[in-house]
Amino acid sequence: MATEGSLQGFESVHRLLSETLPPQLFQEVQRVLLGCNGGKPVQTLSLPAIVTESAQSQNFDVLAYSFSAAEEQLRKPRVVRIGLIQNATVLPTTDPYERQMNSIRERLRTIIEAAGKAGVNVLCLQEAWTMPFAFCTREKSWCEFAESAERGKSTQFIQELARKYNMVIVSPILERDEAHGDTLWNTAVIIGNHGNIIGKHRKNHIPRVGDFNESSYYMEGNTGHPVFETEFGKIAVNICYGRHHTLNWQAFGMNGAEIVFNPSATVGDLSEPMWPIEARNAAIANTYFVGAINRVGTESFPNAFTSGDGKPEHKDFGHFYGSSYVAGPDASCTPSLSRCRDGLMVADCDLNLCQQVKDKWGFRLTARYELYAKFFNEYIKPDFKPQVVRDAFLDSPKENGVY
Ligand SMILES: NC(=O)NCCC(=O)O
Repeated sequence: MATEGSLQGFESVHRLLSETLPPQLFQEVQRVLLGCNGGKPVQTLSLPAIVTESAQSQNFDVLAYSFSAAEEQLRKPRVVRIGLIQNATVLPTTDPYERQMNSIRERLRTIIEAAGKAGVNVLCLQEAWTMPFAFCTREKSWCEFAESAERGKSTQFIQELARKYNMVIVSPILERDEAHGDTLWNTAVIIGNHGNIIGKHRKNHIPRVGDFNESSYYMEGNTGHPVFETEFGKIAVNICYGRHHTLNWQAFGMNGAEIVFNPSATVGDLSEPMWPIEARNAAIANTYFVGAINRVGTESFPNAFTSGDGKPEHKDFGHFYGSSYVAGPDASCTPSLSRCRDGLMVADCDLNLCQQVKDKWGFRLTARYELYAKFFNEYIKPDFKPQVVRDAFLDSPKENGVY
């Protein structure tokens, strides 16, 4: 029997292939699909039994991998253990809001505790983890889920766990900005490993596609492309739809990010073919690690809605397909978490790999920033003319000797 969101009973494409292909063929397919790190597939990592037992008894998927780098003479390895959590909401969207929020927090406590026990140094949760992704509805009652980034209950909850496990935690929430007239933002709060707030980043690109009616709630962020320097490395957050914008990824890299998280909420019909490519390509193009996280499950809302696309009214977005993964700067990649269950991905990333790949491929060296700076400067002018060289044959084929 297929569980909702599974591929006829398989939790991911990788698991489908590994369980159905002959082992040797699977090795070849894996090499082509997921690349190599130091000449081998990204290696699996063993986790303490307490973590795997918790995953089993609490029904969440857990995967763990290790990205290595070549040994260097002048620098020690700089291994950071990162974690990604994907999860479904717990209660129906018709339940009282406080109960919904508390139930999500309690579910997250279990998985965050597992990440802590797995020794994760930097953990990222999914986009708007505190609530159902109600932005399809355009109804304003869901704004009640918004909280202060600095003082909200969700921030306090995460601060306690960050302190307990000496873990930096990226907490993406719906923010209510009390200092600016109670406006809303889609914000990632960066909680330091001492429970302190290091800073926050607001989503730069807001979707206006399909049922993603988020622009009814908040506007494009005003925090630029901050990189947060933590005890465990320089991290940044590219929130969901920002992953379609290559310059957004690039700016985080130019500010020095070594790991960029991409907390997301996206559905199969819309984006699944893009999912395994975009974050992975960003890791390659910008020579950093990327952790891509997507929520799981189908969330149904009390009132039907439409999105001006001619589709009949409906009550849900469709299936959020999970499939969170980590991609390395050397084009290697982990298999993804389940399409249908909550999950924790753990990955050891030797940050020395970033500089090694920069030295090898020279993407920064060859980037020609001045060429593009000039081009963009022209492009934004109202009288910009696209640089198109038209084949003269198209206008006067006879004159040019062709009939
Ligand atoms: N949350 C969000 O920005 N989703 C947009 C859909 C997508 O980018 O796949």
